[in-house]
Amino acid sequence: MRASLIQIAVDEGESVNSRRTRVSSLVREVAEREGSGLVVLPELWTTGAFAYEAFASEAEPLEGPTYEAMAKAASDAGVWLHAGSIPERDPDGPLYNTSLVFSPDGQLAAAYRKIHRFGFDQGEAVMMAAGSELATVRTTDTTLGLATCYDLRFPELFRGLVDAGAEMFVVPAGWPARRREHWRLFARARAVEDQVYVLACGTGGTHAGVPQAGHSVVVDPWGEVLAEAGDGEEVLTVDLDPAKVAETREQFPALKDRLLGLAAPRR
Ligand SMILES: NC(=O)CCC(=O)C(=O)O
Repeated sequence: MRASLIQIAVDEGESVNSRRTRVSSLVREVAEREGSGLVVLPELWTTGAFAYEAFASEAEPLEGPTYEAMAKAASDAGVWLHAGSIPERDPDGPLYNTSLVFSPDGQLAAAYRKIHRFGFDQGEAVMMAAGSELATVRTTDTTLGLATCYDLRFPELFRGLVDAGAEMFVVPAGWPARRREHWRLFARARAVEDQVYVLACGTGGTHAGVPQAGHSVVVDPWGEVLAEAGDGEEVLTVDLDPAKVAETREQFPALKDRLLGLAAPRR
């Protein structure tokens, strides 16, 4: 199974429309050139994850222009496409940070509304509503577990995805450069503790004055980094062996030693 992560540079000066057109072509080009079956894009690549004012002004209904463009790119290229996330405006009003996954025939396979919102008392945390449902996608080769950026800090979400059958976590992100080491650490930690592949696709460049971490990374179920990007726009292509998940779990069966239902501490 071959996967390509497209680390998009979200620099100022490029409009949402032109970036959408550029990225649609890029998905087709990369899929064809690299021969990938799965292509992954980052979080909020239309606006940038820190351009807070653009969340409302560029919000789209689920089946809006980005959905249309990405469904078409997936079917033109004949690939599974994790199209990163969009600022979604629900018909009832709230905004969500919603990831979209399309099958090779351009059908929506999953829409995942980010559960943990970043920003504490500002930005996404106050402007967007929280999702409440885990999402997995059964592809031709494996089961993807979906999470978005700040979710990486919450291991219980990923355990939930493992319990739902995930063998490969796909994590689109817009992570800032100043916490790059956290990003690299969490990507490896989630792979090691859950014995899965992690495909973490971030943004490059600078937007809203925030230099992006870049460093998209692919980690195998033993915690080895298979590929890691630099700071700018870049494509990472890796060959993955989904059977390695079961092999790793058999050789080192730590997940079987989980102690569920631990008693509450005595008071
Ligand atoms: N877009 C995000 O979720 C940013 C997360 C982040 O900066 C962090 O966890 O640190």
